[in-house]
Amino acid sequence: MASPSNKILSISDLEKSAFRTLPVGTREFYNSGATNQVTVRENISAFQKYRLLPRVLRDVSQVNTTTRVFDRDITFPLCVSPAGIQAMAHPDGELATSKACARMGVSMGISSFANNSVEQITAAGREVGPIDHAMQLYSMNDRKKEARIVRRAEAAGCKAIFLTADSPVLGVRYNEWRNGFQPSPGLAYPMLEKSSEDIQKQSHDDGFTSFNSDSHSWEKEIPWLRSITNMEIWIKGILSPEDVEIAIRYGCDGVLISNHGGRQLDETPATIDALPACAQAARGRIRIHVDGGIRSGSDIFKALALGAECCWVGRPMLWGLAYNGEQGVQLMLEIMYKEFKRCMQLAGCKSISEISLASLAVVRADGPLSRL
Ligand SMILES: Cc1cc2nc3c(=O)[nH]c(=O)nc-3n(C[C@H](O)[C@H](O)[C@H](O)COP(=O)(O)O)c2cc1C
Ligand SMILES: O=C(O)C(=O)c1ccccc1
Repeated sequence: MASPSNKILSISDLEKSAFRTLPVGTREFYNSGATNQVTVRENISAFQKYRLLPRVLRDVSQVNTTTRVFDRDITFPLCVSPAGIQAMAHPDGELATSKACARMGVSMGISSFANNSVEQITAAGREVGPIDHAMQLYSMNDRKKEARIVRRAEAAGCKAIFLTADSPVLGVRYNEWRNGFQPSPGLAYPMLEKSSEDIQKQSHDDGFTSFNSDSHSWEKEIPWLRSITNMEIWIKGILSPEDVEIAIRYGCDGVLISNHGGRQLDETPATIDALPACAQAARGRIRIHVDGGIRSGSDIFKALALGAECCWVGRPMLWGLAYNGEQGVQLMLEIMYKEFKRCMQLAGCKSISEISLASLAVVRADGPLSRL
């Protein structure tokens, strides 16, 4: 039985619990990032530059936290990012994540490195309730295999392709290399058509080489994708307003402002810092979502105030899975939902559309509060 001291109340409690239970190699694969971990840390710390400026005496007895993603109202503006190898956190892996997302009424991204197939993952979620999925994709040397992933995702009812644009090669992963990280024996990557034997035969790093393809470019990838699918096309891993412009020019439906949780190029800006210029460049012409370092309801609130329509989380889902499978991911989403709703109420916002730059301020080193 949980005693008050080990009760899970916050995302940090979940993180600590996962830290205690996961073997070191898995834990470092999940938690760490590239090179010197500068961006991993800054994705979190950058949120503290912003302060909440509440408006008071507004009737917040009824707040509406819902927002629209992929033509569906989701419970609140938080979805679960595509993260690979979830079966190392819990044997149910992505099936548990899909069910928890469906129960909580939010969308889920499915990694190409999922240990379950898109057909199994979407079906598991729909057993519980209505849910939308996005299929994460890399540009691959093997175009036929890439097309098979896209077709399977579309047939399974996925609403969008998330083309991961920040990963032509794997980042510099000292921790993974030091630990000789390998997925557990027995785990497969069904979407990449890799059996557990295939995976154990090569290093984790080598498993990535097929993505450094000559099709990794706007002009070769996007028109081709558009020609083979009717799903929405989103670019995952954009940090610059120039790339937002290009995504608009290529007719993409959305961008996920992301630095891959600090796991690819280290010393990129925190996503919350890259977001405002990207949102301004978009001027409503393309959807702008963000992930990286979102750990509380006030983090979601700040990201919305700075121009995102919706946030996504990676590691908190893995910590939830490690804590208690489907119920652990549900607990993670419940914590975030309750914190976000209460943040809206305390800040005086009745609906998502009332969250704006006016809700934030920054405290400058020399004193006065600056409005954004
Ligand atoms: C263990 C792990 C595996 C990941 N695998 C993928 C992946 O297969 N494809 C992808 O596009 N992003 C992947 N990501 C990045 C996430 O989609 C997301 O961008 C990132 O986790 C967000 O940051 P956060 O963990 O701070 O919330 C992975 C992240 C983690 C932590
Ligand atoms: O670790 C990652 O960030 C990632 O994208 C990945 C790479 C290989 C296998 C699984 C996930």
